[in-house]
Amino acid sequence: MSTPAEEHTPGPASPDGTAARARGLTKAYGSGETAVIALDSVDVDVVRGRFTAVMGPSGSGKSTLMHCLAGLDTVSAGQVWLGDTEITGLKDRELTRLRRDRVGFMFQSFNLIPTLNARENITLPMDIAGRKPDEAWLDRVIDTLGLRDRLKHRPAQLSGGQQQRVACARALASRPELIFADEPTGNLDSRAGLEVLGFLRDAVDQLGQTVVMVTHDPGAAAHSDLVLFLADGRIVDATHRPTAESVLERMKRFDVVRGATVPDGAVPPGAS
Ligand SMILES: Nc1ncnc2c1ncn2[C@@H]1O[C@H](COP(=O)(O)OP(=O)(O)OP(=O)(O)O)[C@@H](O)[C@H]1O
Repeated sequence: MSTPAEEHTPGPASPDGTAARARGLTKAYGSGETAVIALDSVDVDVVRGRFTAVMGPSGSGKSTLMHCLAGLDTVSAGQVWLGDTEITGLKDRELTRLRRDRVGFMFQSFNLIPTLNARENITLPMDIAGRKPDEAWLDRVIDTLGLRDRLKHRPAQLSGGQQQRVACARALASRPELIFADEPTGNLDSRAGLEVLGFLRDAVDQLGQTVVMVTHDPGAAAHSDLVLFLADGRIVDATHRPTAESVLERMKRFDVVRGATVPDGAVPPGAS
């Protein structure tokens, strides 16, 4: 399971099975009196082959954490590794190549190209990189996602859920070490959302992928193996094998902790 790191242990090597890790990850926007500390010395391990959800109130730093772990944003302090590669300090070109080769992304807006059909959209990142898809892997992804009979369709000829499945297949196509999904069900009705969550789950269980998903939805988080809770730029708690009820319960307790009145004993275990 992925867990918030037990203690701050700066240093290079990532332990086996860690798809991404951060130590002392700090991100500040702006400077001086107007500075916003979006991430405040976060330690986190994302273990391979697991589905991790990141939750927390609006502005708690979820997207910033994802962007910093994915090398989409620079950090103010601390270190981030993707696998064994420390990405903090990499030059832009190296970072772009590493992202392209080792990370898959799914966003709320599917970002599909309207003039390309489903298959062309799925292989586009590899086409741009001049890489040939592994056809056996691609077949597995397409079948797992149930897209076989939709490959010739353009995005406008697909439902929202099908479009998100194409976006999911695109993220999986190059067999990345890590997939980041930012509110992947945000624009979908509940049935299509459930479908996409099921496919992300299958990607982990059947294809051995690693997924990190940012979500506001306890029902979506319940599909993960582990939920990390962020508040004010810190990881304040984690729930293993979550259910929608346990996540909701945990969120309510944060509201108590964040509110002015904190009853004795109400601080969640592990919260700092
Ligand atoms: N480019 C930016 N410039 C200045 N402040 C920023 C920038 N991006 C994010 N922030 C601030 O950093 C903090 C964390 O933002 P972030 O988007 O990571 O939160 P979030 O938990 O993903 O929020 P939401 O759930 O609303 O998407 C917020 O206070 C936000 O206002």
